[in-house]
Amino acid sequence: MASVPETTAAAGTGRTPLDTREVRAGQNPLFDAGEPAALTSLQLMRLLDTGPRGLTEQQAEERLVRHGENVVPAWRPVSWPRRFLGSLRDPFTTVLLCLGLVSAAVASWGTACVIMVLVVVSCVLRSGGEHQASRSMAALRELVATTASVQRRADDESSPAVRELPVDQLVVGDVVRLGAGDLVPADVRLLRSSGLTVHQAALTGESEPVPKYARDAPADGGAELPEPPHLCFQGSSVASGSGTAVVIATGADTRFAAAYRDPARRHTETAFDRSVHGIAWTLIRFMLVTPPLVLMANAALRGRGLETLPFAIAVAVGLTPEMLPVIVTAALARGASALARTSGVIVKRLPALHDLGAIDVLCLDKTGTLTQDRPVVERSVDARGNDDPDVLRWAAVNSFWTLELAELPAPDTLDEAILGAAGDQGTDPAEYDGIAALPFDPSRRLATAVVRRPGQHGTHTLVVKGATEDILGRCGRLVVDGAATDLGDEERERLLGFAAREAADGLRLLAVARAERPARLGSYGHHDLRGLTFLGFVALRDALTPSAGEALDDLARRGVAVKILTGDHPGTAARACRDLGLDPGEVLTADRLGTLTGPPLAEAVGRATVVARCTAQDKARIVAALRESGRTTGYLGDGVNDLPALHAADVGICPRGAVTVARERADVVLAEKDLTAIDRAITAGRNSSGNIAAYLRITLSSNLGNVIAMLAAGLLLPFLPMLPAQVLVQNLFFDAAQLAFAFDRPAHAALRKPAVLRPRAFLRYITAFGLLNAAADIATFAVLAVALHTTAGPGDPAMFHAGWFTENLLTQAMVMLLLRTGRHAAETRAAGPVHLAVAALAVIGVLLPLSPLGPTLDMSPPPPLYYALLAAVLTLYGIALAAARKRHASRQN
Ligand SMILES: Nc1ncnc2c1ncn2[C@@H]1O[C@H](COP(=O)(O)OP(=O)(O)OP(=O)(O)O)[C@@H](O)[C@H]1O
Ligand SMILES: [Mg+2]
Repeated sequence: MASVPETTAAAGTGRTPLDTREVRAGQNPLFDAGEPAALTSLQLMRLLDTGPRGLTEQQAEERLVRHGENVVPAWRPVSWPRRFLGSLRDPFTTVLLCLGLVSAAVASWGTACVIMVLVVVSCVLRSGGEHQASRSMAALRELVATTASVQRRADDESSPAVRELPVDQLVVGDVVRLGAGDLVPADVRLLRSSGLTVHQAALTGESEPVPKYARDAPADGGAELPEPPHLCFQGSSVASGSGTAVVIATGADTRFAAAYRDPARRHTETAFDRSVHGIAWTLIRFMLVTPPLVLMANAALRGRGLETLPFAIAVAVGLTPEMLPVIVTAALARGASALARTSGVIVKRLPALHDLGAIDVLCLDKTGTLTQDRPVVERSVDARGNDDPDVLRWAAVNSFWTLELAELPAPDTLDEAILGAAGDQGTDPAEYDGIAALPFDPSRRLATAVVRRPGQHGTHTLVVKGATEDILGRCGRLVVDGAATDLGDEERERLLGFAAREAADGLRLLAVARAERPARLGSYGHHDLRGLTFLGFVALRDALTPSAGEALDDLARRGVAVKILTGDHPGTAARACRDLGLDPGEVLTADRLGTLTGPPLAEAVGRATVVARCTAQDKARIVAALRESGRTTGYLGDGVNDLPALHAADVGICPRGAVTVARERADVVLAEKDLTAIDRAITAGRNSSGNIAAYLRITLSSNLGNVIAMLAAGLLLPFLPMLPAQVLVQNLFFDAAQLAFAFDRPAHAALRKPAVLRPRAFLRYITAFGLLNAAADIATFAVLAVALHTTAGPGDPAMFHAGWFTENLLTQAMVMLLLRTGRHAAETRAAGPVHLAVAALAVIGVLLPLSPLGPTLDMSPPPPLYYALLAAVLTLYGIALAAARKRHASRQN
């Protein structure tokens, strides 16, 4: 079947992935000492011969040599011989092998040999192609490889330094820093953390992020919890906050490796599987019923016995598109490398290129896609809408300390803009003492800093900034003209209205609030954020990306619907769309969609262009619903809050600058967050899929026609219409010629719409053209009878076979030329690979029976009259083909 290197079976072992005991087999000292979760961090670090300052470079190097790289075994590259053996497991090959064995069993050695040649040739071509493709894919993936922030020392005396290291270089005992958007690079135990939450969907299937925090081995038996809160596992990702942790297991020892033998793909079924595999399986069923059908028909109508078996088998082989895997791999690999070369777009898994071509709805986030992600503070205002530098000052205190107190600060353009503007107005947030921080949490849409004002030792000031609705929901009072008063419902409505107006003007708005609390030693949590006092707004403007408007137009022209799924205010998003010429229509907010899922959700979203105030889970829910409703869905995003959606989409796309996990999880990585590049990637996908589809249509309709004609002729003639070896040889030539489709450039028409193969429409197509082909064959059959009767006397099988061999290859050449997707005369003129293949096929078809090779294949030259009549049949066939294709094309549009 058509599978390409990076497709793998759905993972899943049925066991709970977090069963600790599964990982004990490795050579990790920890697992002989007991549960890592049950030790105190000091005991643990002593056991791992490391310390809070990290390993020295030399220690790390020794460990790397001893324990190997931190690579999940299933992700190691596959060697060429293993690939060859793997390709033998392909269902088409299996069917061919079975047919070969049956032929050998009935001592039909010629047939058996030709089938074996077919199997070997297709497996060599395929595994060679896949090997090459996967090497170039690996090279491309290398360009976007994942790194981890590791703390190491040059030697025992030096102080530790944090540096970025490829994830595969990590060893047990390394001290790593984790920040929002990072991939947890190995199994780790937390030493410190701040507001850390982790997505473990890849491990537990649970979609909400779980809080993780450092703590010492619990006397309360916490180690036995299914999910010890102080352990984070490879395969999960940081949703918010940051932390410092020590690596306790790498590579094959991690829970991820133990739980999933084959974790590369997580989807049950991609668009690629749905179209190409679906069609392949239909064909295999066809092939399996063909031999018994031929045998039965011959036995019933002609009284022939088992001697027709080799012929029946040859007919079934003739139906097999054995070059399908080769063509699929070659077409996709060529497309992917061209895309990387010309547009800097990296397709990390080959089938994703096909899926790109099939995308009919593309979901985007707003920042950096429609806008430039270079916000500038426009103004800061109080609750009355009057300019107030104090609000900006508090926002800056919040930005400064949330970044300063993070273990690994996540860069954030809004915070940078606020700090820049506050610096310009002379604010120095470092005047305050930072006590604690709750970093920005995309699902709560707020960030909190707890500070102590100079001279106020008994008081902690909580400074909170975030989305207007979320902040107002936590405020009980507001400051007006320097004095705090109660915040009533009316005032709340007024502030929401003000925010909506500012948003409609295209501004991004952050609300700022504050609360004073008696100083305390304990930690702060979100439950402390109540009864705040509202201070005002900071309004920022993020300029639009100039090329976005044109790219949106192009996408619309290509039949791709665009949906903006954003965490921002509906007004800001709608304004951005409008300014770029995209009609936002009805603007939804995620809370209005409530708990809808599946078809009702897909329908609601189908009518809208913008869904605002989405959390990460909302984005994923919407993408999943669109997919379930049968739409091939792409998702472009770069933030932590885009991860679940990237995961849920058929094709996850992110820019190279995206957070680490996004880059790791995405199927396609763009050089920049640029809609124009997506447009080019989609075109490349449609190019490749168009070639695969053309191959399938042409091969299958032609093969089906042959089978029908052969069945009919077999029943009418006193001898077999073609010898098994002849069927196989002509099949071999046809297959070889078809390889040209991997290198073809499809017609413009094929690029106008999402490239999906709908199995039903497809089968209708091949039946119609197959019948037409059979009609031509049968006409030839009549013509042969006339020609042979007038010259050589009826019933000379060798001449008949030669005549039909020629006709078959010539009609196949014509089909190749005429059935490439709906191209116009102007497009056909340039000679391409398909033209060369067609010419070669025609020459072989005419000359082979006349050449010295003819007699070896039991063929003798037919009389000249035959060729004259054949020319007439082929002309009629060509006219009929062209007319049928035109009708088909007009019905398609
Ligand atoms: N650093 C921050 N501190 C406080 N609040 C923030 C911060 N960044 C964003 N917000 C708030 O959270 C809301 C959602 O922003 P976020 O960046 O998560 O949305 P998003 O889905 O990534 O948006 P986009 O589609 O524009 O990428 C913003 O409208 C803003 O109110
Ligand atoms: Mg974002």
